[in-house]
Amino acid sequence: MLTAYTADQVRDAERELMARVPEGSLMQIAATGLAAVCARLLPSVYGARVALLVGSGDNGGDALYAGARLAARGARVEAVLAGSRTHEAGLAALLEHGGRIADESALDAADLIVDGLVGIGATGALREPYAALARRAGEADALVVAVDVPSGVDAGTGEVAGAAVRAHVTVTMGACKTGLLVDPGAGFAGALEFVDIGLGPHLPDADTGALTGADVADLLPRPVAESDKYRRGVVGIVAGSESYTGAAVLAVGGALRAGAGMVRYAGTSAPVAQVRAAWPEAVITELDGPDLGGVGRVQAWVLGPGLGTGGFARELAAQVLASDVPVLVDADALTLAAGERALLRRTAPTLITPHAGELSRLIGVPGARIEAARLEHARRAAAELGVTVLLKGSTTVVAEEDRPVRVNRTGTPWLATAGTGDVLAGVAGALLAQGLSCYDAGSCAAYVHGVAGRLAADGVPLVTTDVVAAIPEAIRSLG
Ligand SMILES: NC(=O)C1=CN([C@@H]2O[C@H](COP(=O)(O)OP(=O)(O)OC[C@H]3O[C@@H](n4cnc5c(N)ncnc54)[C@H](OP(=O)(O)O)[C@@H]3O)[C@@H](O)[C@H]2O)[C@@H](O)CC1
Ligand SMILES: Nc1ncnc2c1ncn2[C@@H]1O[C@H](COP(=O)(O)OP(=O)(O)O)[C@@H](O)[C@H]1O
Ligand SMILES: [K+]
Repeated sequence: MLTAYTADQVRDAERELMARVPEGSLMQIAATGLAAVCARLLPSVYGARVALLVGSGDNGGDALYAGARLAARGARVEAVLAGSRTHEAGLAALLEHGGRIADESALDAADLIVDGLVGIGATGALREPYAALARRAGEADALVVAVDVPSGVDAGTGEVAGAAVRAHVTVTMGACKTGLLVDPGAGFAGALEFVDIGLGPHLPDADTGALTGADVADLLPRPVAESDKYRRGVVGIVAGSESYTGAAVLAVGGALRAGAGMVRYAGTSAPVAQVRAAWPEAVITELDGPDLGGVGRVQAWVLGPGLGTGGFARELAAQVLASDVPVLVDADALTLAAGERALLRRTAPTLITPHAGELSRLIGVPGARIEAARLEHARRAAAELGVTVLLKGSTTVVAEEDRPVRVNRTGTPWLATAGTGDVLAGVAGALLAQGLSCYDAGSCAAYVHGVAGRLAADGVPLVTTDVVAAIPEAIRSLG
């Protein structure tokens, strides 16, 4: 599990640690690690042109000391001093090893730019001249390495309020920051490198976490000798309609591929015909009216993809949500719930899987604001609605009250195509039926779905059925 922390959490931990170690030693460890990453990225340190963007705080100090180390190895290091003050000892070290102070044109000729404008001490959008320097760094041909966080990205949330440095690599000190994992910030961070400064014992419970492949492999249920199809988990799927048949096929496919012992599908004649043709494994109930009485027992439900929002759909939704088993609520069922919040008031666990537009209707916040501050709104929805929230999009996050938000690090923008959410719903529903909690089912499903998306796309456009087909390989790849 990768864990991440807010700026305040890291600052408090640093304060505790600093009280026990010689002054300045943490910065030396940080700068040594930073210089080592920079050296690895350069074909040759000797003769390389390195430009340092230096702000007024300790983030700039890290950059200056790292620059001094690179200068000592023969790099031509130039520092662009952006702040009203500069870390004096760091600057002295740089000058002593042959570095020099330069103006911003140093960025244009650099092989490597080190962004030490601001780190966890930043507040609000970057001010001038920092913002202009961040933009200029983005226009340069150089590799860009951010110190601790890309300047302009909020370390605690990933929000980007104005200009920000777009880094190829971010070298983060002491602990990963939440803002490096969540878009839009994650998109500015590039590859993450971690420098251990001994903060571990001083850190509180994590703010956010990201599952690794090994974590998901441990959490995914595997059949044992005594397993039978019922004990492996039966998932009921109420999805699709006369107008939207594909959603049913995709959700059933996701659930079957994610290892449900049995998938029971209930729908009207058109989606039933499609599901029957695509998935002979599915156990099907064709509905004449809005009554799920004949479907049989299930351990979890998936409700909503392509279901429609009329009276028939509302009746089915009410029956599913009145059940005493976990329910995954997606798509049209979320629209129904937005108009009738009481539908979500249940005693059994509920996992909702909105994209920003659907969450917007549920909590009355514009979609663009949700996209800009995904963590805040996923947390808020979980608290307000008393459910587990899987917020889809560029960074999928899973929020549940009193638990660190799980941030998904797999996936690809190629997944932004119709129907992929239906597959995700099927996968997560199958995991719920197999006994995983909403929190684990949601985060494992997002992980596997993201890997399947990457395998299916592999640099070219995918179609949603490719994602379903790639699920077995995605699960195999977990190790
Ligand atoms: N503590 C430790 O042991 C270790 C710390 N480490 C390192 O220190 C970093 C934290 O250093 P920090 O606390 O000095 O803050 P930092 O991020 O450099 O910037 C703060 C200054 O920036 C300015 N400023 C703020 N907002 C701004 C804005 N929007 N736009 C423009 N300017 C803005 C403001 O300056 P002012 O405006 O007052 O001139 C403020 O004073 C941390 O990220 C890590 O890299 C590592 O070495 C490990 C050991
Ligand atoms: N920019 C993006 N980057 C990565 N994944 C994305 C992006 N946009 C959408 N996705 C993923 O694609 C899927 C789309 O689901 P959804 O919005 O429900 O679409 P649909 O209703 O057509 O199935 C989700 O898993 C979502 O996380
Ligand atoms: K920085």
